[in-house]
Amino acid sequence: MTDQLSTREGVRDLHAFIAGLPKAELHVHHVGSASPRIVSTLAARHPDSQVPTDPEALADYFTFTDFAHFIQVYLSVVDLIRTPEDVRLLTYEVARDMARQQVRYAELTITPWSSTRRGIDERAFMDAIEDARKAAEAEFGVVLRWCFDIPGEAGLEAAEETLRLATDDRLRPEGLVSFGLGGPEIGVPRPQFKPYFDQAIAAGLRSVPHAGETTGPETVWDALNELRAERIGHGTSSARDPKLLAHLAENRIALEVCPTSNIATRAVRTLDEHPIKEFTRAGVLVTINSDDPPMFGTDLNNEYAVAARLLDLDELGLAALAKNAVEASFLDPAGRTRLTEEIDTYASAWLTP
Ligand SMILES: Nc1ncnc2c1ncn2[C@@H]1O[C@H](CCC(=O)c2cccc(C(=O)O)c2)[C@@H](O)[C@H]1O
Ligand SMILES: [Zn+2]
Repeated sequence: MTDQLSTREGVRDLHAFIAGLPKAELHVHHVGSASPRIVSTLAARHPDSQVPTDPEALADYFTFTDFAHFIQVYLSVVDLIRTPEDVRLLTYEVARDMARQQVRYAELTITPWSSTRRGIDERAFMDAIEDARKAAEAEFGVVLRWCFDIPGEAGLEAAEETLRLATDDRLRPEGLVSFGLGGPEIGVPRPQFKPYFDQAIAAGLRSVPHAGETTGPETVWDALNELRAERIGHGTSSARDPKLLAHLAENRIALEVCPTSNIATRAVRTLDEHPIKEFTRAGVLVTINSDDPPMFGTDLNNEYAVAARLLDLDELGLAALAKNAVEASFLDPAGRTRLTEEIDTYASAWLTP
């Protein structure tokens, strides 16, 4: 940041710039985006749940001791989604929250297996997300696309089922663009999922597994070599392997960086120790994302503000980050051009006195 921008006024201006900046988000989970407002509505529908409804109690509830604890709490929120109407409400309200932050395009990671195994009819599930997607685009101007992910810890049966839900022509939703892999990495080696990714890719889906969030760079190599990843979810530990950084940079394989998430799940100790600067220094295509924003007490705008501080960015640097997400997205070429131009127009207007 320049001297002027490091003044309090400058920082405030930068926040205002971020708030109005048109953005794309590539790494954000469906259930993990349930705001206190949405959680309260769902909890009121299902009063037997143990999830607190009071916002202050929720903040405590969303304080995690480690990654395993995070997944445990995450699954208690998954348990609040019991009917197709819950699925629709969650999806539609998440889009409303995105629109408030000037998010124009988002690839939302959904774990359909978690819902179908809880008894939600698979056809009704697909209809609910698609109905919400269309309404969100018409009413909020947010274009949503889906990434269906395998919950890794649940094993190959969940992988098989996720693949079926993603590729069966009678079920596959129109908005589906990619296939992912989430959950814990420790004790869940990536190569076992190769056959499922091969089939998903053959069916036209893009490969975007989480890797290197809680384990080392070898997991990122596995995601690239075995799962043919086109982007990496987190990829935090890539910083420990210069050859890997060079490979990511050379092949324009983007990292979906989620700084606050990495602190909340204790994957990284402090924000100042976050390797994002090493990524950009190595020429890696960095995108900024919020992962599970209300659970981590953040939102996409705050993640851009964090990135501005860690990378010492001004308005043009922030606009460049926003354009990285468009470049790494699975938007069609016309949509990509439109959003890139919108970002440029916004930045020029802001910077013109
Ligand atoms: N930062 C994250 N990093 C990784 N993943 C994250 C992150 N945030 C959210 N997730 C989500 O958590 C899910 C994992 C859920 C899971 O493993 C599981 C295991 C056993 C039973 C069930 C069930 O539903 O009964 C689910 C992933 O699929 C992913 O979409
Ligand atoms: Zn994630």
